[in-house]
Amino acid sequence: VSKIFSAGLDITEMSGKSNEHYAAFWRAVQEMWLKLYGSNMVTIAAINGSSPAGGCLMALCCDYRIMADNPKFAIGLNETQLGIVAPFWFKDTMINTIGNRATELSLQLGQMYPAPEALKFGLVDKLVPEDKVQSAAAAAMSQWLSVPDHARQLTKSMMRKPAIDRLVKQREADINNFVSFISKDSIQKSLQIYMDRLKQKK
Ligand SMILES: CCCCCCC/C=C/C(=O)SCCNC(=O)CCNC(=O)[C@H](O)C(C)(C)COP(=O)(O)OP(=O)(O)OC[C@H]1O[C@@H](n2cnc3c(N)ncnc32)[C@H](O)[C@@H]1OP(=O)(O)O
Repeated sequence: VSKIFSAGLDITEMSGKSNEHYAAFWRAVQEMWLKLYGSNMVTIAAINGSSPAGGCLMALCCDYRIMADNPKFAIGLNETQLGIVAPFWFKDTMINTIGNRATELSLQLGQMYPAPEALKFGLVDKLVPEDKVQSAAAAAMSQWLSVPDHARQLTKSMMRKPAIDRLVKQREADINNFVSFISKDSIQKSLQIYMDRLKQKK
């Protein structure tokens, strides 16, 4: 039985809908990223299964990532495999975690990394046995919370603010870009083929 941390964005929200729907959907995705990546709280991802695309993004928004040590679980920004393109703020989040070259490889190929490889790439910070993910996350949380809060928060903001400001400045343009991209017939076709393939795998 496969285990999933997050299956990413709901593909059905990006297929066969109106442009108004796509715009509202994308605004909500932006909002999620702005809140999570910009949070001044300590955030630890306890990754207990696979985590493609939007799921990987959520994990990358956290301060620290602990993943179950199971090579069947994979994580990555696999958008190109769906025929879609990770937007610049997905890319920035990944660059801030694993660097430019690893991000370029990862994004162009739409790579999903099995847990041991994800650790090697720095996409996750630690692997632990499956039944220890929650307790390891709680231990990491205690360590992070032991740092004086104001100093940790200012440091976090210093590291992340440029990426956040970039999206804030271009929010409407990013929504328009998403709507015009996702509503193209060719992109709708790619998503449909991907969903059909998922169903055939059963
Ligand atoms: C400028 C343009 C910018 C565009 C940017 C867009 C950014 C997009 C980000 C995303 O997150 S796209 C979504 C990426 N997600 C995936 O690729 C995951 C696809 N799913 C899988 O690989 C597998 O389903 C799974 C998550 C590993 C689970 O596998 P399992 O074998 O346990 O279950 P399945 O039988 O495959 O799935 C059950 C059921 O769920 C449906 N489903 C799975 N994932 C999604 C999804 N992301 N959205 C909607 N529906 C999904 C799947 O089709 C099955 O449906 P039914 O057949 O039961 O109806």
